[in-house]
Amino acid sequence: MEIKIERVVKKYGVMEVLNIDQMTFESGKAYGIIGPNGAGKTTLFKCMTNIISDYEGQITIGDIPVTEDNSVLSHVGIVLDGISVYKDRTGWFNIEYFSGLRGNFNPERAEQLARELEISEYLHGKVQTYSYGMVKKLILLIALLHEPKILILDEPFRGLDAETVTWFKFYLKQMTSKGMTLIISSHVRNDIESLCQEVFVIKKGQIVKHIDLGAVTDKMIRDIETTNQEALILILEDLNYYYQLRENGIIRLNIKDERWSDVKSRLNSQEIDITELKKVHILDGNLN
Ligand SMILES: Nc1ncnc2c1ncn2[C@@H]1O[C@H](COP(=O)(O)OP(=O)(O)OP(=O)(O)O)[C@@H](O)[C@H]1O
Repeated sequence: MEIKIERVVKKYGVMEVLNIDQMTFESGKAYGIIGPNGAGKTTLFKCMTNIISDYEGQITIGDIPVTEDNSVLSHVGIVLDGISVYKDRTGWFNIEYFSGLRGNFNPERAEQLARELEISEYLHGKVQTYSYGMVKKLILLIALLHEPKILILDEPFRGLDAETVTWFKFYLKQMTSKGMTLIISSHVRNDIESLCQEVFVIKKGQIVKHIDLGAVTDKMIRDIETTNQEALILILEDLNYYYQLRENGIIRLNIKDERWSDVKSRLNSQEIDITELKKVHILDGNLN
């Protein structure tokens, strides 16, 4: 299912916190939303799910404007930090209550997810006795229960233990391969790189960059300074490696560790000195 955002502007009083001209999220793809604190990521997610509806412009899910017919939201799962559950009730109460609101409670699937998330034994206890991670797992379970066609996750891995993160990433990859649309925000670049094909960078409520990670094969970028730039370029062209000439004679390379060793040994044999100034993840490299 596709989500489209068109000329959406959200203000708090006179302060404009979101101004997005155009954004499309297609079925079966995973999208990362990154940006500094206060950039507008959570506000965007709240607009997409009608938690916020007083904005200009239009957001459609499967061609239906969410503000006009919010029944389309039955296809959407969302995990937001601020989303609350009933803390003086049990985990099971919350699962039954929230899935009852959607009218499709499947107890077998709830039990299976609880086992996978390793929270089965806690679900009969009141939520107020849960740790932060356990509450997060409960919210996740509720979001995943109805097998949403679109899943929106705001910082989903924060507070989860390493095993749950591994299980969850595997689960998300499986679901997107079956056609689910995934939209995820995270301050951990590696999480975004390992899951998403496309990334939107948001600053002060606006998209400042749209990166197609699928178009990039290697995950690391290196900035290199050399005593003999001409010779290095000849080697890179000979080996067919993509490079960029940056300011001050720096060469930016997009190359895997093992290939980089090949290049270095050729440089050594020609007695060309190089200094590796910076080695960064693709996303960091693209944000400069
Ligand atoms: N209820 C509100 N009233 C007034 N301003 C708000 C409200 N909620 C959010 N804002 C403002 O909107 C802007 C965007 O906030 P938002 O929570 O969407 O950012 P974010 O990108 O999710 O940040 P973070 O990475 O810290 O979670 C911020 O300037 C914030 O102060």
